[in-house]
Amino acid sequence: MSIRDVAFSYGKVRALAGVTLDIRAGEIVALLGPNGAGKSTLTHIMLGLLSPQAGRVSLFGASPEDAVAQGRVGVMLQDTGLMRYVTVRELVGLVAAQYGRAAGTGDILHEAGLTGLETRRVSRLSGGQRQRVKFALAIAGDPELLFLDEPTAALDVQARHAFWRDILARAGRGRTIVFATHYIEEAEAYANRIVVLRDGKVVADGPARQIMTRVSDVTIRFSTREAKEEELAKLPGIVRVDAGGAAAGHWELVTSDQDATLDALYGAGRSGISGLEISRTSLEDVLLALTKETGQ
Ligand SMILES: Nc1ncnc2c1ncn2[C@@H]1O[C@H](COP(=O)(O)OP(=O)(O)OP(=O)(O)O)[C@@H](O)[C@H]1O
Repeated sequence: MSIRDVAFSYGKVRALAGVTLDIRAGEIVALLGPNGAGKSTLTHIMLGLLSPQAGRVSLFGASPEDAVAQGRVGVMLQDTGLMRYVTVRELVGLVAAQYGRAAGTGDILHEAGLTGLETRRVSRLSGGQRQRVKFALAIAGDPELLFLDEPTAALDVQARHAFWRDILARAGRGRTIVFATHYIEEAEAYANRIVVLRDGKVVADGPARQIMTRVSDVTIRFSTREAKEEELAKLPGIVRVDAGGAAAGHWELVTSDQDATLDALYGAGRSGISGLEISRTSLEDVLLALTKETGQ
């Protein structure tokens, strides 16, 4: 899949401001970004539901509309409704039949974690069970490219694990998966590539490890009754002082220069520092840093 310089505005609201991405077969790509960053707009463009106002998109060398019409693309969007008065098996079987896979309906139901719910009417399903039906419909044609918007929202822990097992197996068969999510830990654990959008632009693109090395900040936690916030804020390398637990003498410092900060912290002759903990910045912190420099 290739996306070149794609731009899109809703009237005066610029949702995408020149996005370029190449996604290869077998990749699991997580689209991350704050609310309004442009993830849904980009997904809609990749599916041919919106046309880019500038730039080009091609899936399997064709337009998104053609690739979708050829049954090569599966999709699970947040706001799609489902037929309510049919059973789970009838609905999934109907869609599987359109792809010539009616005989595989049982397997599809199994893969989507719907075994035991086959004869239940869709209107009687719980939120998480409906989500699994949407997934079943998305995979009914065993698509080469699968788009998932917040796929695990509403799924319980067990269903999440089963879902990701299925996704990893699919990618292992050369299927491509693109998913938008706000669950950073899922992106980190299962995507082999993370694309971060901010204000309609790609601000990071690569494996989680690579994105994390862009920020070398470290968090230092300790307890002391002798420190003052103004003093700590002046230590070398300090990015942020969190005085959240200061009443109890707990401090959290984020520094870009761990050695200099620790030298100064201890070198000032300060005693009574206890419970020192140093941790690498999490992917969540990195994403916050990457996406915070806007007013949105
Ligand atoms: N139909 C619309 N009309 C006008 N503006 C829109 C429309 N849809 C989206 N926008 C605006 O376009 C921008 C990008 O929205 P988009 O839905 O693509 O973001 P997102 O990253 O998917 O957000 P979220 O995480 O909240 O789902 C936002 O500023 C949004 O308000």
